[in-house]
Amino acid sequence: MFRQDLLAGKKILVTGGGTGLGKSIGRRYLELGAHLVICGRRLAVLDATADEFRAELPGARIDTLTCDVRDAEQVEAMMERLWQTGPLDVLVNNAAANFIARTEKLSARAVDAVLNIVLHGSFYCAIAAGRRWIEAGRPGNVISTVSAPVITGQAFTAPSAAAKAGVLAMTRSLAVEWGPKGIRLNCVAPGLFPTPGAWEQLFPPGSQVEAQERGVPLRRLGEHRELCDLYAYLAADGSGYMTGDLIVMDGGRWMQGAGGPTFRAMQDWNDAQWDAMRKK
Ligand SMILES: CCCCCCCCC/C=C/C(=O)SCCNC(=O)CCNC(=O)[C@H](O)C(C)(C)COP(=O)(O)OP(=O)(O)OC[C@H]1O[C@@H](n2cnc3c(N)ncnc32)[C@H](O)[C@@H]1OP(=O)(O)O
Ligand SMILES: NC(=O)C1=CN([C@@H]2O[C@H](COP(=O)(O)OP(=O)(O)OC[C@H]3O[C@@H](n4cnc5c(N)ncnc54)[C@H](OP(=O)(O)O)[C@@H]3O)[C@@H](O)[C@H]2O)C=CC1
Repeated sequence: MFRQDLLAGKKILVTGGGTGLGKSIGRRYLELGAHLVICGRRLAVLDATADEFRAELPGARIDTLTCDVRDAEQVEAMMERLWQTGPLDVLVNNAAANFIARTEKLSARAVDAVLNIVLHGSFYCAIAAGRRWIEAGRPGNVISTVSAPVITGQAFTAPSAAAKAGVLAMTRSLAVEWGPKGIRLNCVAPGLFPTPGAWEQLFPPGSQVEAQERGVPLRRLGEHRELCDLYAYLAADGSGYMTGDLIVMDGGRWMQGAGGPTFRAMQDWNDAQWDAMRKK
């Protein structure tokens, strides 16, 4: 889909890049020639991912840094170390946490666990990178992973929905504030892209009323490579006029509720059912 050197010369940090979608995105960035930096709380996970990438892609340039994004001092220290080997070009705010629970049962610590990682962590990373870009007079690019509940809200995952909505508001605020300085920011809302992390946290046995594909108008789950190419486009200079946007890639899932259950059943009607309806 892209030239093999699309991201050559770009240094890109993917937070939470040791697992799941962050890992897939990082691999795509390496394939396209980027210098990749991944961070997370578990060094062993990061190093195992880096070793896997080096074996798959000889010559790949990848660094690992431990950082708990909830801690602004750790974020500062990470950015300082990262900048020592050259400035960052793209920040991907991908690290997140989520679990399903009845909201009235949540403790304050449970609310904070999600808000601190998703909202505060994304803020700390954006500010630490943005300040350095502004001081150096360099352009910058922030891509933040949110989710469709930023539009709709989502029952039983209220802290995640609220935190991601906050990340979208941060993105749009800073797109205006930092636009004149050449810094752009966008959000991506993926739909159902299976990862062990998300599926363990969100879809325990017995939680689904139907096959997950049936809730998606395109009738299938997303493939990581489809999402990764969107992140490649957003990281590339060719998307340089895009800022403050929210791009949903979910096979139409978030709009499924429109029209309610009646219209939803009609998606699977055959000709005979449509004909019978006209004859009534
Ligand atoms: C797919 C897309 C479709 C599309 C639409 C769906 C959109 C989904 C979008 C988002 C998807 C994702 O983010 S998927 C990413 C999933 N990956 C992750 O979550 C990985 C990171 N997660 C974690 O590290 C942990 O799960 C998490 C608990 C959040 C943080 O760990 P910590 O060690 O910091 O915290 P702990 O000390 O264990 O717990 C902190 C408090 O939270 C409480 N707590 C922990 N789990 C709890 C639970 N299940 N129910 C209630 N409360 C809970 C504890 O009891 C503590 O409160 P006290 O008892 O009071 O002390
Ligand atoms: N999979 C899907 O279908 C969807 C995913 N998303 C979003 O995609 C992103 C990736 O999710 P996914 O890959 O599925 O799940 P994962 O659980 O695999 O990814 C979460 C990553 O975040 C890291 N992380 C968590 N807390 C912290 C922290 N405090 N500091 C630094 N890193 C942290 C984890 O590493 P470690 O534990 O080592 O710190 C892990 O690598 C998230 O933003 C999620 O909300 C959105 C919609 C759908």
